[in-house]
Amino acid sequence: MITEAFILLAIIYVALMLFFNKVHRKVISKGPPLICGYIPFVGIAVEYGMDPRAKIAQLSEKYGDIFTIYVMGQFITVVTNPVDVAKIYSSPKTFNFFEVGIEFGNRAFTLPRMDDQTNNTLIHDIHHGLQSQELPVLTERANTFIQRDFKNFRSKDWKKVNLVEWVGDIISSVTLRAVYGENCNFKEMAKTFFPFDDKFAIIASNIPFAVKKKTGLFDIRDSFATNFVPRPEDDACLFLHKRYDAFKGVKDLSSIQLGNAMSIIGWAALTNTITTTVWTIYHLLKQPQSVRDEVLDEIRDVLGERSDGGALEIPYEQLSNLKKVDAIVSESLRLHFGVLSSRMCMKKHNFESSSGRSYELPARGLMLLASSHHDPHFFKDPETFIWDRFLHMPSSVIAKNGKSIPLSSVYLPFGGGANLCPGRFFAKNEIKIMVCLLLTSFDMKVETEEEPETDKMKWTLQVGPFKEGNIEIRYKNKE
Ligand code: HEM
Repeated sequence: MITEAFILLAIIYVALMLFFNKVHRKVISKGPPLICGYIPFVGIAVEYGMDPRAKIAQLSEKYGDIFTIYVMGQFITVVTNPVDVAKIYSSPKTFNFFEVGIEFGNRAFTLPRMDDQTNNTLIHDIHHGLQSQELPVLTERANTFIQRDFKNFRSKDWKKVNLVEWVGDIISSVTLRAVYGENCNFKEMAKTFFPFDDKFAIIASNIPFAVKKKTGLFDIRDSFATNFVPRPEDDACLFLHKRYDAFKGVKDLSSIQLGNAMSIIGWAALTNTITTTVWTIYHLLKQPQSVRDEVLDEIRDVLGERSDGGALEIPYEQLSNLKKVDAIVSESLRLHFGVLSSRMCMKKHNFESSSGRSYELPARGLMLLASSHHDPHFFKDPETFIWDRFLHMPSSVIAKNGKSIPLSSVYLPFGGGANLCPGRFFAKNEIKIMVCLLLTSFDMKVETEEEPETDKMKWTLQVGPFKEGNIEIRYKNKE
C-alpha cells in the first residue's frame, strides 16, 4: 500500500516537473532571464519570501536589470533599473495598475469584476475624494480625533507604552473614524484588521481558493469585512457611499462580498500608515536633542504656541509648511518601504530596456518595479537614517547611464504615474499631526536598547513593520 502511494506520488512529481520544464522553456525563449527554482508551483517562493529585497538585489547582480521569477505558480517580471521603471510608469495603458488591483482584489477579496466604465468612475472618485475634494475634511477630522485621544494620554509621571501597539490603536481608530465616519464600528474594524493584515500576503497569493478556505484564511478576511458596510448614520466619506451604491447594485452579491468591496479601502488606509508612523516616531526620538529642538522650533514657528487651555491649533493649510517634519516622514518611508509597486503588461510587448536589450513580455504578465531606496548611487549612506536628507533632495536625479530622471523613479513609497497613492496627502497629514502633538505635549524617550529589526518577510509591497513588535517608550507631560 505504502509502495503504491509512493509510486503514485513519484509519478505526480515527475509529471509536474515535466510540465514545469515545458512552461519554463516556453517562457524563457525571448523573455528576460527566468529564475524558476526547483520546486513545482512553489518556485523560488521560500527564498524570495524570507527577504524579498535582498533576493531581488542578489538576482539583479547576477541576471541584470530585468528578470523573471517564478513564485507560487506565477511568473513575475522584476524591473530594477529606475530608467526602465520611469518608462513603465509613463505607459499606464500598456503597463496597467488597475488590472493588478482586479487580480489581487479577486484573490484576496473575491470581488466581482465591474464593467470598465464603473471601475473608472470608482477609481476617479477615490482619487478625487482623497486628493482634493474631501482631503481638508478628512484631515480636520483626524486632527479632532487625535487631539481628543491625546487628552487621555496625559500623565504627570513617566509612563511606559509599547510604541507599536500605541500607534496601532491611535492610527487605526483615527483613520477609520475619519474615512468611515465618526459613528462607524471602528473598534471591531481595528480588532479584525490586525490579524487580516498579518496574513494579507498569503491571502492575496496565488494558492488555490479551496486551500484558503480550508485553512481558515478566508474566515479571517470575512470577519475583517463584516463591519465595513457604511450605514447612513456613520457619516462616511462621499466616495465610500458612491462605492457602496455601485457594488450594492451588482446582482447576486453576498453581504460578505459587499463588505470586502468596502473594507479594501480601509486596509489600504491602515496597512502602511501605521508602520510609517511607528518608524517616524521611533527615528525622531532617537535623534539628538538638538535635532528634536530644531523640529520643535519649526512646529512652533508654523503653528504658534499652545493656547491657555492647552490646545494646539493645527490648520490644514499649515501642514505643508512643516518641511522638517515632512523630511523625517519621507526618510522613514525611504528606509523602511518595501521594494516594489506592481503593474500588468496588458499585451505581448517588446520592451526596449535602458541597457539596450529587448525583451518579449507576455500578455497579462505581472511586473514588479523595484525602488532604489537602498542604492548608494542615489541615496548616500543608504542604510543610515539621515533626518534632513529630503530637505536637500532635488526633484530629479542622474541615473547610472548619465540621464536625468525624476526622483519619483527611484523613490517610490507611494508608487508612481497615474496611480500614485491617492491617500498619500492624508497619510502624511495624519502623521504630521501626531508628531506635532507628541513633541509639543510630552517629553519622550525610547526605552528599548536594541536596534529594532524590520520584518523582512513583509517587505514586498508594504512598509516593513518591526519584527518583534515591541518597542517600549517612556513619556510624561512637558514641564
Ligand atoms: C504611508 C502610508 C501609505 C503608503 C506608503 C501607501 C502606498 C501605496 C502604494 C505603493 C500604492 C500603489 C501605487 C502604485 O503602484 O503606483 C497605493 C495605492 C493606493 N492607496 Fe496608498 N499608501 C498609504 C496610505 C494610504 C491611505 C491613508 C489611503 C486611504 C485613505 C490609501 C489608499 C490607496 C488607494 C485607494 C490606492 C489604489 C489607487 C489606485 O487604484 O489608483 N493609501 N498606496
